[in-house]
Amino acid sequence: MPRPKPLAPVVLEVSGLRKRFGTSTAVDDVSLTVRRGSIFGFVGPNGAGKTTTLSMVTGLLRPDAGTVVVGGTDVWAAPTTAKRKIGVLPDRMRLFDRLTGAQMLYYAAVLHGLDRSAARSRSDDLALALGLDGSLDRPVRDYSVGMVKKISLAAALIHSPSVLVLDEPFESVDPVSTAQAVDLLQRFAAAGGTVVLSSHNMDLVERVCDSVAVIVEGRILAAGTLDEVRAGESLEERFVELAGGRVAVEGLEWLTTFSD
Ligand SMILES: Nc1ncnc2c1ncn2[C@@H]1O[C@H](COP(=O)(O)OP(=O)(O)OP(=O)(O)O)[C@@H](O)[C@H]1O
Repeated sequence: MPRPKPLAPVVLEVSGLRKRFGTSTAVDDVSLTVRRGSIFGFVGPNGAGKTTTLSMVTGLLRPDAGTVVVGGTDVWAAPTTAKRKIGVLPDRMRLFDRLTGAQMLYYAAVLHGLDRSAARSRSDDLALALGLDGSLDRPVRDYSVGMVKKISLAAALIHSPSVLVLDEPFESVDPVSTAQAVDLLQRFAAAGGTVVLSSHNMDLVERVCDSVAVIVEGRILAAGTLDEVRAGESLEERFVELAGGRVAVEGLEWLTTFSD
């Protein structure tokens, strides 16, 4: 388990974020503090508000209230400066999927001001690290779901931002590629980079993250170091408790009657 960084400077400060969609509140007064060198896990049940929060953190969705400060820059007051510091893997990204993997990485690099040769060599490095070498010349629309995640992760990393915000980076990614991606994130954090990631994989969060926040129905119910949040239990047990426990499954007898 990675060690928390209690004395490291704060690089991401989220205060009082709120977002409503129509009459329902998706994110309700969310505040988070993430320190330099940390790998911070953001967990919660389906529909809890993770994607909505991370979209507001990265400047993709305007909050109704609250502030987000990345590396001393207010994301919503100075979005251009802030976005240079952030690498984003959104949950449901619309990709220019007629491009090949190589072209996608090239454009991600050039849009962030890298020159042609840095773009090429970084693309090759990332493709190798994430097991995409051999696939870079294929159009992204022909990629599998896991491959799309990996090329999107590579695109988030290519400009070496100081803060990475990754929405479910390991979903549909095979175990070998996940291990390689984790390795990459750990190297990034050890060198002083900061990672915020959401995941439904509690074992992985326990292995990789030093700090965690649990969001349920738009509110943070627990946040702190991994040990503080799991409070002597496994993260999964704690998560289930905070999320309101398991609901006993009743009815559904028809499910075992088999129509054939
Ligand atoms: N554009 C939108 N319009 C209306 N409601 C939305 C919109 N985006 C999200 N919501 C609602 O906000 C709530 C939070 O959704 P969000 O996608 O942030 O959850 P999540 O924690 O990321 O869920 P999951 O784990 O299933 O990905 C949900 O009730 C969802 O239906």
